[in-house]
Amino acid sequence: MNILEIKHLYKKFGSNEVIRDLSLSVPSNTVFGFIGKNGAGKTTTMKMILGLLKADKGNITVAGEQVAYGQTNTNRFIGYLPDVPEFYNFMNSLEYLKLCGEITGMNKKSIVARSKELIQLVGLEDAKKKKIGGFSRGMKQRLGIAQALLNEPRLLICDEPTSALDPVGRKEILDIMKSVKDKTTIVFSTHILSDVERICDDIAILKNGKIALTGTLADIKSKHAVDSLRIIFQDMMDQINFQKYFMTNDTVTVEKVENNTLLIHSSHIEETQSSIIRVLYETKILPVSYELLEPTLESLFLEVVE
Ligand SMILES: Nc1ncnc2c1ncn2[C@@H]1O[C@H](COP(=O)(O)OP(=O)(O)OP(=O)(O)O)[C@@H](O)[C@H]1O
Repeated sequence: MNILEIKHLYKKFGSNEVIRDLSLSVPSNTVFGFIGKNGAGKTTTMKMILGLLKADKGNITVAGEQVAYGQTNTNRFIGYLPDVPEFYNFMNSLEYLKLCGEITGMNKKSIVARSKELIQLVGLEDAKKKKIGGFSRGMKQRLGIAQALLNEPRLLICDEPTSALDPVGRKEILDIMKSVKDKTTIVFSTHILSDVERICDDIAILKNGKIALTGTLADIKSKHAVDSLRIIFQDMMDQINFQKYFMTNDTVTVEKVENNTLLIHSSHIEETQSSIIRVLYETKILPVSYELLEPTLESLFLEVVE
């Protein structure tokens, strides 16, 4: 079953058509990467899923129930971590979680039990009595996730949870997301593609207000990503000679990345390797190194959005 379904969604601000016929399905129990450049409309879409922003047209369902603007019914299924979470700096994390639990109508006993569990899960055990005002960005983001998970949501929506963090902070957040994926579906928006590659099962790439590409990460990479080869030559003469004899076509491009180094991109890598080896043999050029590079999501993303 799909925990989230979006059909033919539209939203404009004045004359700025941000979302234009966006359709999207998020299968249950996945980590779903919602990818797009800055300003692509990720936050706008998330706010419509939460019923915080009115769509001009289209339909959104969460756990099979229709989302209505201004109503919070479907939000009982959702935990939300905004891009810049706001806290009361004078509180400590336990006081903050207690307040959030009370607002959402949880009973006292569950608030205490759940807060304790979550503080441990997000690694704030040692800082649970410390005032939030003294927290680092990473600690605040971890507390934000704890708050979003408080009422055991079926869908956890995180808006750019790792964007402002250093590599250690990012890893901590990704590890937390990975550890809860059996219990909740996670949709997280980002433009950091290495994060997506680390934890996502499924992805959707947002471009020009609609989904340009969606599916499982593995499928997309195997079907769309272009393989690359890096050849480092002994000197510039070898590199120039190689380029003189090596024929490019629609499926093969050559990029000079630095002195004596070429990147060759190809959608038919085996054929291309044969031609490279033939040219190297015929020209008697012996490269310093010859390396097949794994297709990355980054190269695919650039191809889709550029
Ligand atoms: N309330 C608003 N009024 C007018 N324009 C808005 C409003 N909210 C968003 N926009 C515009 O909509 C576009 C998409 O913004 P949005 O914040 O959804 O993008 P995003 O993909 O989340 O970007 P980022 O990665 O920078 O957060 C931007 O051009 C933004 O300026």
